[in-house]
Amino acid sequence: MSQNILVINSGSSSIKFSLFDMTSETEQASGLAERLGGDDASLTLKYSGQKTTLDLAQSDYRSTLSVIIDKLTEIGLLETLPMAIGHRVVHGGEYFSDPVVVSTDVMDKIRKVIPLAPLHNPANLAGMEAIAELYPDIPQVAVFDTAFHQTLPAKAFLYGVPYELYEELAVRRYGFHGISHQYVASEAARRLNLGDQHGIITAHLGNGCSAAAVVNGHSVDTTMGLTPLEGLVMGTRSGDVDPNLHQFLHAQKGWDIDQITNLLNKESGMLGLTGLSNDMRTIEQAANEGNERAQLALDVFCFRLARQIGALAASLPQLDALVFTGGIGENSRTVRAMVIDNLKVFGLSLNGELNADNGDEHGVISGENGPKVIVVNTKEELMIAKEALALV
Ligand SMILES: Nc1ncnc2c1ncn2[C@@H]1O[C@H](COP(=O)(O)OP(=O)(O)O)[C@@H](O)[C@H]1O
Ligand SMILES: CC(=O)OP(=O)(O)O
Ligand SMILES: [Mg+2]
Repeated sequence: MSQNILVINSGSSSIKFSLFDMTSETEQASGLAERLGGDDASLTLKYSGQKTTLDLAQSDYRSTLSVIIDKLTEIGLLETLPMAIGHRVVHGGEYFSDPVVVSTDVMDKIRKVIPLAPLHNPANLAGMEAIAELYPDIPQVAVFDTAFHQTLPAKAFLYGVPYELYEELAVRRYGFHGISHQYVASEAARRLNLGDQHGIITAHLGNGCSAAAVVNGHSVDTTMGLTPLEGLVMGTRSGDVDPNLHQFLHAQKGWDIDQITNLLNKESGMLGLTGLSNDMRTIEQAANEGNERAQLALDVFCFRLARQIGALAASLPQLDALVFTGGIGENSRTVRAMVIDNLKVFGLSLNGELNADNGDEHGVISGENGPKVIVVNTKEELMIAKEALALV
């Protein structure tokens, strides 16, 4: 039987996928369909050292998944069908603290929490439905971004609002990027020989950004909340703002809830601050060329992250290590240096040479004394494949 597992990571306007051969845990193909729903949607496919891009004439979810499957078939990778399909599901509410095999009951629960992740969960469900129709016999497994954070104590997950809102509507902090935080924390503990008793802070910095406090392998606090908007400044998301901002903008500008929600999710963060881009590479380049707004945005991004790391430290018995991961955390020496520069109070420091060395095999980048700082490449897709393998 095939030991192949297809992993699907559906975003609000993109589908990322990876096909793994789990006998050797190697990625046979991967790809990204982006700008879905628009008229310039495209699909990039990578396999055996090649990279091809094609335009997608029909860019709805189902057609895109069919194209992905056709392409994988065309290059001979689906001659034996995958033994399972793993999905990253962003919001599992309070229903899921572990991965599960997808059933109608599981899909109903994912549907129930759509109001908490209106951009992400419908896409996750559409993916499951499309696969169930195309391949009714292949088991599907859902792996939740929220699951790892289900160990948060009540003092960390409750908001200071009437308790009835938690009882009636499950208004609380959930946290996201759990697959990544869990993996990089365990990798850091292993590589640094931290033993069973340890305190780690993980910073996942991609398009969405969040940080987490992890004690002995369990998440005890994290920066994202009810939705993936809370916490750090991100590519297009504001992160924390005064909750009265809604009222203020409504009164001053006449904007309604939907407009303000859109502003905070899609037009804020680094894009809003720079007026230029949400892409950290573009922003760093502009700052290097003297663009002051780009430099200011970098200052805000790094200071706010450092400030949140300070807050997360309140949950740790001791700080053994700080982990950087995600596209920015793994690649931006500038961001890492600026963040650590704001954290001297914890005794954190960098070895400039190690920080500047952006080789593929990342590792410890800290100076001689104080807590370790380590860069770990995240492997969300492989982790999803492993969970799927374990369940089928
Ligand atoms: N060499 C680099 N220097 C700075 N930022 C980088 C570099 N490479 C990638 N990034 C940034 O990583 C971010 C994307 O992170 P990624 O983890 O791939 O995103 P996603 O959340 O979509 O998975 C972008 O802001 C991108 O600019
Ligand atoms: C939950 C979340 O923010 O996901 P992403 O980083 O993929 O947008
Ligand atoms: Mg990523």
